[in-house]
Amino acid sequence: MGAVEKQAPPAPAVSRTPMMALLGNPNCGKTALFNRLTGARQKVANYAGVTIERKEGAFTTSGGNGFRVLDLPGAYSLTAHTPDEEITRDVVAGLRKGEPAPDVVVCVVNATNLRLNLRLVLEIKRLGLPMILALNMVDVAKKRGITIDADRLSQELGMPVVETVAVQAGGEKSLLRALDMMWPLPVSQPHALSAIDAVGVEATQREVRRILDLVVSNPASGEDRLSEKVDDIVLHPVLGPIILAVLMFLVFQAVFSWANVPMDMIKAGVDGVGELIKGAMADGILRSLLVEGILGGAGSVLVFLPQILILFFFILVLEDCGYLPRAAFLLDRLMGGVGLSGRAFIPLLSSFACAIPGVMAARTIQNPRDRLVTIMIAPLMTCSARLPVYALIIAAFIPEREVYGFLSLQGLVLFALYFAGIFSAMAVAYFFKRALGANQQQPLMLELPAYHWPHMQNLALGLWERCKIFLSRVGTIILTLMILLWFLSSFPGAPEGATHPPIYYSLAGILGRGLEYIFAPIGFNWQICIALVPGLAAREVAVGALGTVYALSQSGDELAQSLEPIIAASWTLPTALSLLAWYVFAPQCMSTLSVVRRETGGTRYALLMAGYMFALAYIASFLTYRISLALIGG
Ligand SMILES: Nc1nc2c(ncn2[C@@H]2O[C@H](COP(=O)(O)OP(=O)(O)OP(=O)(O)O)[C@@H](O)[C@H]2O)c(=O)[nH]1
Ligand SMILES: [Mg+2]
Repeated sequence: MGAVEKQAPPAPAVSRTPMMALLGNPNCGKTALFNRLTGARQKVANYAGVTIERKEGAFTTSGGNGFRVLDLPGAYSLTAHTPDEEITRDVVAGLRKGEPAPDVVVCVVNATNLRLNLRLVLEIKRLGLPMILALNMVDVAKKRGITIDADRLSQELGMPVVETVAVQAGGEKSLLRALDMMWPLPVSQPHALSAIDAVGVEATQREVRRILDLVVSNPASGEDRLSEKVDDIVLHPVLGPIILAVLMFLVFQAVFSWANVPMDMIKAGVDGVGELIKGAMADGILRSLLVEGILGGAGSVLVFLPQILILFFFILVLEDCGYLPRAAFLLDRLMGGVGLSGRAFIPLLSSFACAIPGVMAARTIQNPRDRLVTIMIAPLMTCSARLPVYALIIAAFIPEREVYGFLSLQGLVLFALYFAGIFSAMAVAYFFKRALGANQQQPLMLELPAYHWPHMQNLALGLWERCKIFLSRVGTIILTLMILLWFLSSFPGAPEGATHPPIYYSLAGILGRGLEYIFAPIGFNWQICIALVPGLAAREVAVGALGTVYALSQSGDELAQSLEPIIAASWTLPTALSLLAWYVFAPQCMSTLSVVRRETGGTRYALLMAGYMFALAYIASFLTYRISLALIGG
């Protein structure tokens, strides 16, 4: 036969750019490390379950070796319980179609809580992939006097162990060096997942304890003492809810009282540009497009940037310091009462920014029914796109008065609107749980992270992100729709001997007057009806649309006025209240509905959502309009 004996060649090295996966328990700093390595700006926050999808980036080590890197959702174990944990498990085990397993796994652990974190490390190790342990948050550990013998840990685990501080410049250096030492990475395949289950939980725990005894020395019970002291007050059954309520109050007060100066500046800027254009151009179509269409539309939305930033400043501070999971803890009773799991808190909280990340964050919920109900009510949480609508109407109709000498009435009304959203979400959840059949309430298994001071850099980046999102909406979708609306509102022109402003006879005017038949019973005039239609694409577009519609309805000198005094003069209070009620409930956002469709795997629930929200909106507006009409007159 002449078979030739060949020597086994050395394990071949990975030839393409190797993939490194960041893995670890929730809230241990994977995303912070990912951002530090790649310069990306993924969302980082001090609670578990922030990352819900895989995110890819790339970086080069100091030794010049290129890596691709994956940020993954946090997991407590590789036996996945929730859709986001499944993503993590499938990625590391190489079970995702078209995606090979990572070439190296960096397991990130919270150095102040090795006891909880090591179990996952041991599980991942059984996959047999090249692995590095990143002891993250060593800065906090050192402050608390916890010492970890990294060399010994490395010996015990049989893998390189590096210390990292993901929130400090240079805090990733040791990891980069360790990656260079591993170069070139050998080609490797993960063992089957069954290798993990083969070892019992008991045995793993015993191993964790053994290693901990060898490498960690804790100061005598000094663990988390400050956090515990703060929690004694913040989680106190009586004081806790009071503190939460006071905090929320202050936030909404600030949204109105701090924003005046910057809002006036933006308003003055927009008006100034308008005057400039009017001075420089003769009256005509182009001037109308620029002044009434673009400035009147997009400019009237831009004014609300300061209020959005103030709101997010508070949310980001509370998020980064670790207060938010405490709020979840305090609200758990309330949520449990309507049959929601405590896990629903974070998706619902995200929905205050925008329902889309909220709906996606529902992936962290284990029970499919709970998840569905959480998705269904997420859009009832007041998203930031509603803020311009609320703020406009409040500023126009609610007097700038103090209640009890220190609370602004406008802030109180805004608080009430947010509360109305939360309250109705709870009511709808209760209803859905009944309809779907109740299941056992699951206790809230929420890890309370240690408090820390907000990182200024995190805060600044977070605000910058919000600013960019808002400005790009104004510059893209809002601007486009405003131009389109201006066309529809300007053509065809007014007929001979017209008694109304030309917009009344335009295409948009005809549409608005048609819709008025449906909306007159809830107090909307045809101008509002016009604004509702483009407002379906994104809520704050309605404000811009009102800006354009009213700019085109005015004549001569009135044109220079901003939207707020115009609507104050032309709407009745019942109409204003009715529109506020409409915006609490109406599903005025196509993108949310399409994400719901994607996340629930079909149009059914998206349609159900649109249906129930429109119905609620109409009923709420009808009642608001009729009752306030009866009480205060038109
Ligand atoms: N002091 C300190 N804080 C850190 C460090 N790494 C992360 N943090 C903070 O820890 C919190 C959690 O960080 P993330 O990066 O969001 O954690 P994650 O592991 O991605 O969390 P999930 O996506 O929820 O699984 C944030 O508030 C970070 O600012 C560190 O090394 N030192
Ligand atoms: Mg993350």
